Amino acid sequence: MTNPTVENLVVIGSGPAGYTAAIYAGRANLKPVVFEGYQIGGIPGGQLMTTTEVENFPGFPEGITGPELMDRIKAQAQRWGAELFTEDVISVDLSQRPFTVKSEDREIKTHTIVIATGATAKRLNLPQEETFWNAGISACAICDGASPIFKGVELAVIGGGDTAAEEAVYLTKYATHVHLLVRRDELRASKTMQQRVLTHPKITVHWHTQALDVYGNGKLGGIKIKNNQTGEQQDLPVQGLFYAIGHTPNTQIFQGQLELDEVGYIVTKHGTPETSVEGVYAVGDVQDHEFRQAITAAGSGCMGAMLAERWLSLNGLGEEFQQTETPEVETPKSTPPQITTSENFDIQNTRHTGGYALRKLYHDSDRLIMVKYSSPTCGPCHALKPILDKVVAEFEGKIHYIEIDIEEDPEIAQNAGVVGTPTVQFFKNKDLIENLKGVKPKSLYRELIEKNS
Ligand SMILES: Cc1cc2nc3c(=O)[nH]c(=O)nc-3n(C[C@H](O)[C@H](O)[C@H](O)COP(=O)(O)OP(=O)(O)OC[C@H]3O[C@@H](n4cnc5c(N)ncnc54)[C@H](O)[C@@H]3O)c2cc1C
Repeated sequence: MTNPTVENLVVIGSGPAGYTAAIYAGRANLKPVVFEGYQIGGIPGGQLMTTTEVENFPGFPEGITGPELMDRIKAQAQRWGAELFTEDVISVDLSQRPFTVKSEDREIKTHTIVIATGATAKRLNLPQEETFWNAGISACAICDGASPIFKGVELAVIGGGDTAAEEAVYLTKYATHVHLLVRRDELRASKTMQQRVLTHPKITVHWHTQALDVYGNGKLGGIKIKNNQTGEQQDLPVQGLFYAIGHTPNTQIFQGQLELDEVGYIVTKHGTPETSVEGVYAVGDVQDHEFRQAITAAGSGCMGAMLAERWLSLNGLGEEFQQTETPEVETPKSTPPQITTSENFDIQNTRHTGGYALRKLYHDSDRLIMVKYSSPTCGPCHALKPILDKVVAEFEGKIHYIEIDIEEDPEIAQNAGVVGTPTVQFFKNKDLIENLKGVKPKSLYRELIEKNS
């Protein structure tokens, strides 16, 4: 689809930086278009969707969960008229004005761009890593830690920074013991986090240690580790491994178009979000390898939007959109869904919640059954929910859709072989026909339903 009009501002990314840029541009009547991202550079809402408590974002003295904070910032951007597309940008052309921004579904011309594509968790690429990826190895303890396969067993975390320390402590809720593998002889985590790790009775820190490979038979059985100083190698038997080894900036689509540093971060003029191309601003973690915080990302998002507004005005290009009324926004809800029981079960309903419905429908349904397994602290599950809600609405009365909280129904998750959240399974006539781990493109869920219902 090609839109012939030229937008004032396109924001790429929906972490604290992107949504804040959208709030400021919206309040300046610029009606920004936001590509929230979907999969290639992280999920809508960004990195904070993979954490539990955020305790240092100003304005929340009791703390707030990452997903709830992002819901609120997003709602504020929508309130000021930002137009959101839950799509990945697949290419940009910054060589000609107006600039071109493309996703799989649309192509947009724009006078200015704020890039807020953040950063993605790194992987080690161990020889057997792919075999156990999402089946014993994960890059997000907060998302997957509650899965049955990680409960009551020994786990390992690799990394030495705040994320590694936070994840190691978090996993002690589920594991019998957590091993933290650190390459050096010190942690880079904050002093408070170091203290919590080093004094925790359920955490052992292995200094000077690196992973060589993973092994197992069907499921993860352990890690081959090596002491960097002595060269000694040994097997560390663990049933789960979590990577917390840093991030790579999401700048692949800007290569050759903007100045990047040797690691791939966008180079900005000192103290400002200005990039090597006038009218293009980089904000948040995509240009910041030093502070990398939600508040600094939000702060630079604000700067990016203000500079874009100034540039439009200096060049006589900005078109103002007066907002006549405040649009309706989805206010963040935290009410738990109603569990389907024998009293309220109705086979005609499309949507159901909990193990009772799954057992019943598995035997009695003649429709395609779609089951979403999630856990309360899993940000990607939170990001997937509105997307699946929309898809399910398109097939009302044609499928059965069941939401399972794996903390509420651990047995169901275990029997279904769920090893991480979110997982979406499709059943037809009691046969499992598809098992999708993580957040997939909307079109894939649609196609699977159309093909099988
Ligand atoms: C586990 C964890 C815990 C943390 N806890 C805290 C904390 O307590 N306090 C704190 O201040 N900070 C915390 N941080 C750091 C904080 O999350 C980041 O600094 C912040 O999210 C950076 O925001 P951002 O907007 O720059 O990018 P991100 O949050 O990384 O968001 C990037 C966005 O860009 C989108 N995107 C990427 N590529 C594309 C594309 N091609 N097209 C469209 N969209 C794209 C992604 O989908 C995503 O929405 C934590 C980070 C982690 C990983």
